[in-house]
Amino acid sequence: MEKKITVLPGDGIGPEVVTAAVEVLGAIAQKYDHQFHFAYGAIGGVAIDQYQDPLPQNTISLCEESDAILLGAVGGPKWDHNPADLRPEKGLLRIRKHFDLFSNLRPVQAIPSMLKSSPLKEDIVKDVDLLIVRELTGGLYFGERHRTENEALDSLTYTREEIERIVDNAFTLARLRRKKLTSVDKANVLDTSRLWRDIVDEKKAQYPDVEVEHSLVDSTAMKLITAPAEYDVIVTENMFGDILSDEASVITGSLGVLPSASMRADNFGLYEPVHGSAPEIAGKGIANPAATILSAAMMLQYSFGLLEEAKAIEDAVAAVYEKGFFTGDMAPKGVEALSTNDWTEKVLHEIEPAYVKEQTFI
Ligand SMILES: NC(=O)C1=CN([C@@H]2O[C@H](COP(=O)(O)OP(=O)(O)OC[C@H]3O[C@@H](n4cnc5c(N)ncnc54)[C@H](O)[C@@H]3O)[C@@H](O)[C@H]2O)C=CC1
Ligand SMILES: CC(C)CC(=O)C(=O)O
Ligand SMILES: [Mg+2]
Repeated sequence: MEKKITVLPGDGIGPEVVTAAVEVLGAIAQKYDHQFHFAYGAIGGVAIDQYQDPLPQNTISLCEESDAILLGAVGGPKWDHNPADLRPEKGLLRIRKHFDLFSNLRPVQAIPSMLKSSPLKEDIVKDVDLLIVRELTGGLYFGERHRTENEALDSLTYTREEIERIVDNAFTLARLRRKKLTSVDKANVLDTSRLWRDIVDEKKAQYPDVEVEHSLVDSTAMKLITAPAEYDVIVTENMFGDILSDEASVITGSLGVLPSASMRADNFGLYEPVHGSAPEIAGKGIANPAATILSAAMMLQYSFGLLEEAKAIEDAVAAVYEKGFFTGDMAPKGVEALSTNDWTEKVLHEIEPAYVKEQTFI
């Protein structure tokens, strides 16, 4: 198979973790005889510095010509006081909107060898296998805004169409899994949530084989930590999904292992870790690349239909953890932490021992 992948490393640890994921895709290409062509573009803070725009037109054009996008992360203190439209995060929001990437899939699985990295008790996390389906192009992050010296407004709007398509998507995914859907909202307060809840109830009849429950976001935040194994698919709006998915990283022990896929209806997708640019560890070579490597596996699965290859990456990551190799964010007490580079080498070796690296690690 021949595919074009646009790579947007971004800021902070973005370039470090993306380099690792590109190497892993290189190893997969070699092992399974595929051709992946990588084109690099600027987004976020680096794009502001170079083009005075967090999402320049040449980056959009590159992405439009490609089959999928791999992204690191954006943001950092250097740009924190920029005006709203010149903030790195604006580039990320704009690319999601431009490509209509309305469905953000964030799986959370407890790999047995990771259990000791979780601060939660082993019997709470051991059977966790859940999928957060987060609406990604509506809600608060895209609402009308306004700011003066003494007043600020962020508005939360959802249309029926926006809710229907993400709810349909979540029901369909639940059908392919354990057939349980938890719709998370704040319907005791918000009208957008009441509309959301009504639409989930209307849709139920089309998916009679799926068990549905409604859950308020505040108590869901608690249950996600006390009983995470009870969840299968969680569907929720943009900001609630953003917050709950970072919270879910406590289950696996680090944000550094949670991948995500941001999908359009035709399976074009942008693949990125759940985490941000972690500026305090950037440039030290210690970031955990697992989340971005597993996001690349999601790319193979969801955009290219390469299921065996995706599984080869997931198995390699699990095997490296099983053998007791960890980066600093995950290493149990007394276990020496590996660098980003050395940990990635272990994954490459699991996939294809004969693979010769193409890139110089950053
Ligand atoms: N998708 C994106 O590009 C996102 C960007 N951001 C931006 O990132 C910057 C930092 O935000 P934070 O709130 O600190 O969130 P963050 O996700 O960057 O970091 C949170 C914590 O997790 C650790 N961490 C994250 N990824 C890691 C990895 N791969 N390996 C080891 N440790 C890791 C960090 O060191 C930090 O302690 C901000 O500018 C923020 O706007 C935040 C979230 C998402
Ligand atoms: C720009 C933010 C919404 C990024 C973020 O935190 C996320 O998508 O998880
Ligand atoms: Mg987030």
